[in-house]
Amino acid sequence: MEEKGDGSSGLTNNCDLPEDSGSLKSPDEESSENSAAQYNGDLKSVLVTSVLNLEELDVDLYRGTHHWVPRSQRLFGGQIVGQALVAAAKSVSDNLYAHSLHCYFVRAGDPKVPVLYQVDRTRDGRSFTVRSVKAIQHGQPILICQASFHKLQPSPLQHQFTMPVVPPPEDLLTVEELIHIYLSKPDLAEKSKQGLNKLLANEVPIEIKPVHPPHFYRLAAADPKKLFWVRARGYIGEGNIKLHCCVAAYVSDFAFLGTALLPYPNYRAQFSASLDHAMWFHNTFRSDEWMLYECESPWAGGSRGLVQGRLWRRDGVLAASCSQEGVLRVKPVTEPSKL
Ligand SMILES: CC(C)(COP(=O)(O)OP(=O)(O)OC[C@H]1O[C@@H](n2cnc3c(N)ncnc32)[C@H](O)[C@@H]1OP(=O)(O)O)[C@@H](O)C(=O)NCCC(=O)NCCSC(=O)CCCC(=O)O
Repeated sequence: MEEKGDGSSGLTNNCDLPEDSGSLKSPDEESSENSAAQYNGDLKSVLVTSVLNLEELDVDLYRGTHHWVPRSQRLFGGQIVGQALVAAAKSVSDNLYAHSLHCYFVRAGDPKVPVLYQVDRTRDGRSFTVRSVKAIQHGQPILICQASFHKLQPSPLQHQFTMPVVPPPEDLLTVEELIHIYLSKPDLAEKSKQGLNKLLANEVPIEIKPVHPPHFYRLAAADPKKLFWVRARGYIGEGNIKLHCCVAAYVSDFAFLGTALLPYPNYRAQFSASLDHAMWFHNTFRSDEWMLYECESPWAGGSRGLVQGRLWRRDGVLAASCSQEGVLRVKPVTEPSKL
């Protein structure tokens, strides 16, 4: 997401955007969530029913529309990547699964018009199949993406890092719950209140529970690392592995680049936008079930920052890895703390 110096950008650098949650939920209520029974079949994930449900215009040509548009008023990168992967996946056979994608965001997406996705069937090999997708608006590419698909091929070579030990999602608060707590502080400045209420009004189709709750107006420098539980809102269900990869592509860009800003509480992002996004899918997973997103930034410099992430299934299996570089132009914070 692009950040402009509007006085509230600290809200999104360090934490994660919520949608209006209404009332707070108990851990017991939380633990029974995401069962088809609880949703009575009508609370389907809007990510799947709307954002990733592309309209077919012609052979290998699709149109995607938007659900949530960030405050920056440029399209959310995760949406464009997720839709590009949906378009690519439509042209490969059912026994092939996305194992990686590599994208460049070459122009800001315009939220006022839909996006066209043009798929080029670059190669169909015996084991691997490659697709190139161009996302187009106003006749020009906004994203170029290569996605590669692979047949399931078992191997005795198997290893992965170990998932960090963190509290389970049932023991943590959602971003909305945290915002309600901040809003209840009696000495909160009016400007801060407005910023927090704006965040609550967002209709982001994913849910987030930070492991280390963020300071919305942060004061202390922190290591460029963050951990949060994340899942698509609503029910998607088992089955379509390809679809869960597309949802994960959407989710993985969320609050990712902000990791690089954590060591710099005295600077605010004046302009930030992701330049590229890469993903590798390792194992099957359900994107409507809690996954731990472990994000870190090994480097920042020259007005850019690099972030890397791992998406863990809650049973400790590494589901996917992600990588992104973004442009980060900052200015010193001059205002005193609002809390
Ligand atoms: C990255 C750019 C902007 C690069 O294009 P460009 O023509 O080279 O543009 P630019 O020269 O960088 O200008 C952009 C802007 O930066 C300004 N600028 C330029 N140089 C400086 C400087 N030294 N100091 C301060 N400001 C500078 C320019 O004046 C431009 O500002 P402006 O847009 O005119 O207000 C472009 O390719 C682009 O817009 N690509 C698309 C990026 C994108 O939309 N990514 C996906 C959305 S970001 C996202 O979704 C991440 C969400 C993360 C989260 O939620 O945490």
